[in-house]
Amino acid sequence: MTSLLARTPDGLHLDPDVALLEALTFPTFPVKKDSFRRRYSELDPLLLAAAVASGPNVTRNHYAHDFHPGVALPKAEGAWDRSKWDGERVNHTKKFVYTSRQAPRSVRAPEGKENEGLDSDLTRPLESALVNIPTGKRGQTLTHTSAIPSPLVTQQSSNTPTKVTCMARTRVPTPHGTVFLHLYHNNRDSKEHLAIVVDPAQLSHDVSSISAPPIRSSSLDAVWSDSETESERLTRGAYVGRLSPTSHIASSPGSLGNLRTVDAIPPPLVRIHSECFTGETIGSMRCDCGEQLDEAIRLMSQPISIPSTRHSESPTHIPGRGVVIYMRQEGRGIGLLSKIRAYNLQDLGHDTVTANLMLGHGADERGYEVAIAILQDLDLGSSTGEGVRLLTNNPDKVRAMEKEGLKIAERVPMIPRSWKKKDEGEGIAIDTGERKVGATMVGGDAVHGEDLEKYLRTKVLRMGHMLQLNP
Ligand SMILES: Nc1nc2c(ncn2[C@@H]2O[C@H](COP(=O)(O)OP(=O)(O)OP(=O)(O)O)[C@@H](O)[C@H]2O)c(=O)[nH]1
Repeated sequence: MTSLLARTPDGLHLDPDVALLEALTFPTFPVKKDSFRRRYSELDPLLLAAAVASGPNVTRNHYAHDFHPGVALPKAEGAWDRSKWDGERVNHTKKFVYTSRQAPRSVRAPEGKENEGLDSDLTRPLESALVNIPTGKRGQTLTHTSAIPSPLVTQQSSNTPTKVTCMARTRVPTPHGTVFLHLYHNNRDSKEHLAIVVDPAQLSHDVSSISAPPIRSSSLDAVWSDSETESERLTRGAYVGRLSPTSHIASSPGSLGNLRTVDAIPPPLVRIHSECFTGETIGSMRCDCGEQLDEAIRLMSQPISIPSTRHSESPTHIPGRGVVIYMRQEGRGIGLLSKIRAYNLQDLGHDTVTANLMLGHGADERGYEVAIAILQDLDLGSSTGEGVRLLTNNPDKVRAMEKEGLKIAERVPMIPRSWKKKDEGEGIAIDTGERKVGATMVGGDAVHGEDLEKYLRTKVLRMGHMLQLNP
């Protein structure tokens, strides 16, 4: 690159950035002089330079395009190896052939069908990694490369299988300990649903120390294409252990799958949680959503006690494990705008159910097929597996999940903290509106207030939530 920089057209000493740009777009670079008409050429040198510098996945629009065969397959016949170019031995007859692996836009995004099936160019490169299989089974048929694991699909009543792909995963420290945040795309809607995986045992590099089946995403651990580099895999979170400047081991399909694990570990706790901006972000005391999210992560992070088989020995403890599937279904699926209006109707004296109905919505408009597909991707809740312990009070949720094929080993209730504290005889401020800093949000404490009490009672009395009403 130094020699390229030295070849600036007028010999001036340029700022490194400008010099680099000039070098990369210099007319003699690296083919016959003036063979490119700069920005108006079919093959724009600046674009080519960006592609060379950044790899094939330059931007959303360039994703899956390629300058064949120079970029993605540097060792392919006819590939242009820039590192060996000396400026003299350039084969001027060699042409860069531009190829695209994307389908035409008309195929990728049929007009007006945005929410009927996300088939955008964002997920297009992964389509080849997805194979349709019936609920709960993991197929072996591969469409692209044998290195790609089976897809995660759940069968819909509409016969259209729901497909999900974990696009990225990262470690997030929380007041309850480390979690792994997984971001998913799916073919049902254009929302970015999340899985918050509590499984701190995976931070260990010593695989033998892992005693429970690790909660891993199959679509994340899959190799997405033959040309995917280790650095790309690490960047999207497909690694094992803990990522650091000195430690980076890319995962491979099933790399942690066949561990011998301790028997008698209870099935993982799972919560299907719906987004609530008001409760989770600004600490609204109209609902218990923030508190429930916090409580779910807290419960999952508690060490698990495994009773000893011998009477004389004390129980062993292993790190907690579980998953919150965080669905972007604000306001029980009616959206934030309608929920805000519903709050005003509630202030006018209606309860949360009636307010929804008055706005022309159902009491609850959520669906759970994407959540189930995400659980399948994490290898949880299949009919042949151990099942999950589902954290909920909502009988509709339990029914809907079972209908979608989730195996529920146990329902674990979520008792509002203020009710629990009362039961336990702990004093809390009642009806004063006072609360501790951060209450209702992750890491917060119990909260109590008139609005919340009304909301909780409506859940029990009108939505049938399985909770003992507080007198
Ligand atoms: N429409 C409407 N939605 C609300 C209101 N209060 C909270 N929500 C939404 O209700 C949803 C909370 O649902 P979940 O946390 O899944 O809980 P749930 O269905 O009540 O059942 P559990 O699993 O027992 O907690 C979130 O999407 C909130 O935004 C309200 O007054 N009106």
